[in-house]
Amino acid sequence: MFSFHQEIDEFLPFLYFIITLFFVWFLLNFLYMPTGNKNLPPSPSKLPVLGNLHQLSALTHRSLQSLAKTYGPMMLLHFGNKPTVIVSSAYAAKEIMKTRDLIFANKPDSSVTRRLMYDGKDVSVAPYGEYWRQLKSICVLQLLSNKRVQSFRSIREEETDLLIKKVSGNISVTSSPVNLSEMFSSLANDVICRAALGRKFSEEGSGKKFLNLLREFSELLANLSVGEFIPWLSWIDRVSGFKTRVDKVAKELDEFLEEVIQGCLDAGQDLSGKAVQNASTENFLDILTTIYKDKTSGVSIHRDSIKGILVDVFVGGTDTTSAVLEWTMTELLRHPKIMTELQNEVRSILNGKPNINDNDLEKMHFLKAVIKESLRYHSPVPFLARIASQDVQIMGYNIAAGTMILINSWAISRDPESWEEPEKFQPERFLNSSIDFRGTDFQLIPFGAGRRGCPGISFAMATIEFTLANLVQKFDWKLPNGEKGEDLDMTEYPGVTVRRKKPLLAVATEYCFNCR
Ligand code: HEM
Repeated sequence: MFSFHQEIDEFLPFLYFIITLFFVWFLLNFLYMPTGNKNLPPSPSKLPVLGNLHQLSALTHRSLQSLAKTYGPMMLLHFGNKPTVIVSSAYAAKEIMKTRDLIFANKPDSSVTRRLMYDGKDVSVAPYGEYWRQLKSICVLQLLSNKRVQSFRSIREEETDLLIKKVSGNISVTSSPVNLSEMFSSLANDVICRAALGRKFSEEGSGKKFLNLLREFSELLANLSVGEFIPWLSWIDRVSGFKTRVDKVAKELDEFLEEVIQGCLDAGQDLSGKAVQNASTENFLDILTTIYKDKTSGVSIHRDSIKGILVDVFVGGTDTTSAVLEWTMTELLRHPKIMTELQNEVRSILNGKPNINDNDLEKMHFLKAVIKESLRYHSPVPFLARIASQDVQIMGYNIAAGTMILINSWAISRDPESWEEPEKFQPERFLNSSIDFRGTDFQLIPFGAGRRGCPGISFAMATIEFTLANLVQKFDWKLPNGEKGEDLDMTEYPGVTVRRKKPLLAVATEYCFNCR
C-alpha cells in the first residue's frame, strides 16, 4: 500500500516539470510580449528567435495573403527581430502611400541592398531627399518621359520585328514550339539597352551572361538573408554561400558597368565609337556621363550613381516587362476565347495593314483591358516596401518609427473586398471601368504609388502593348503537344519579380492576311 508521503514523493518530479514549463512559458511571453496591449496591429503568435519566419513559404506573397485572411489587412509580424507590418487592403495601402506618403517615403535597406545597389546611390533605395529627387528627375526627363518614350519608337519597332522574324523563322524550319519566356527577356533587355546605352549586348557572348546576372541579382534581392533578421546567426549567410553569391554578382555586374561607362567616357564618343553629334542623338548614358563630368551644372552625381541608376533601369525594367509579357501570353493560351477576341480586335483595327502605329494602339481597348487584367492577376512585383520614419497611427493602430512596411500588392489585387471573382481572369471587368494602374486606384498598384512610385510605366507599357499586338496579329497560337489550357503548369518562381517557374513554350502558325 502507498503511503501519502510516497505518493507526494513520486508526484514531485512531475510537479517540478510543470512549474518549470510554466516558468519558461511565462518568461517567453514576457520577452516576446503579445502586441495587443500597445494597440499594435494583430499578430500571429511567434517563436523565440525566428519570430514569424517559420510561417513564410518561398512564395511569400501567397503565405502572407493567407495569414491576412485570419489577422486582417494590417498585421504585425516579426521577421527574426524585425517588426514588419504587412498591408493587404487597398484602404490601408492608400493610407500609407497617399495620406501619409511623406512619413513612408523611405525604403528599407539591408546589407544585401547596400552591397548590390551601390550603397543607396541608385534611385530605388536612395534615402528620400534632394539626392534621390535629382536622380529620379534625371531618369524621368532623359529616359522615361512620354516624349522620350515616343522617341524610342523605332527601337521598339526594330526589336519587335526581330522577334517576329525569330518566330517566323522557327515556323519555316520546324513546327516545334518557341520559347516565349526567353524571347521576351531578350526583347525587354535589348529595348532598354538600346534606349539607355545606345547598343545591345544580346548578340554577343556577354549578352546571355548579362541577362543571367540580372536574373540572379533579382533573386538575391528577394532572398531572406538570415543575418539581416537574426544578427547573431549571420555566420549562416557565410556558411550557406549566400554572402559569396552576393559578392560575386555585385563584382561581376560592377565590372560590366565599369566597362560600359568607360567606353562612353573615352574621348566623348558614344558606345559605337562615334563622336556624339548633338543632343538628340545622345543616349541616356551619354547624358549621365555629361552630368558626371560637368561640375558646374549644379547636379553632382558620382560614378557609382551612374552605375546605380543603370542597375535600377536594367533590374527594374527588364524582368518586370518580360514577366508581364510572359504572364499575359500564358493567360491568353489558357483562355482561347479571350485570345480570339483579342485577335479579332487587333486584326479588325489594322484591317490588313501589317504595321501597327500608336494611333492603332490607342483604339485597342480590349488589348488594354487584357494587359490590365494580367497586371491585376499576376502583379509582377508582389511587394512594395517602406519604412516608417516616425511614430504614426494607421487605421487606429500604432506603428513605431523604424518599422518596416510590406504592402502586398499581389494580395490586394486579388482581394474579394475590391474585386468580384478575383480568382478569375476576366479582362472584360476593365472595359467599362475607369480603374487604372498608375497609382491613383489603390486596389490596382502593380507599379506602386506616391513619391516612390515607378517612373517607368510609360516606357514599359509602350513595349508591352506593341509586342503583344504584333504577336496576336501576325500569328495564331496554341500550346505544344495538344496540351489544354487548364493543364498548363502555372507554378511561380519567387524573386523581386514573380516569373513562371517553367519557361512558356507555344506553337505559332502564321496568320494569312489574304486568306480571309
Ligand atoms: C511592367 C514593368 C514594370 C513594373 C511592373 C514595375 C514596378 C515597379 C514597382 C512596383 C516599383 C516600386 C514602387 C513603389 O514602391 O511604390 C518600381 C520602382 C521603380 N521602377 Fe519600375 N516597374 C516596371 C518598369 C520599369 C522600367 C521600364 C523602369 C526604367 C527603365 C523602371 C524603373 C523604376 C525605378 C527607377 C523605380 C524606383 C522609384 C523610386 O524609388 O523612386 N521600372 N517599379
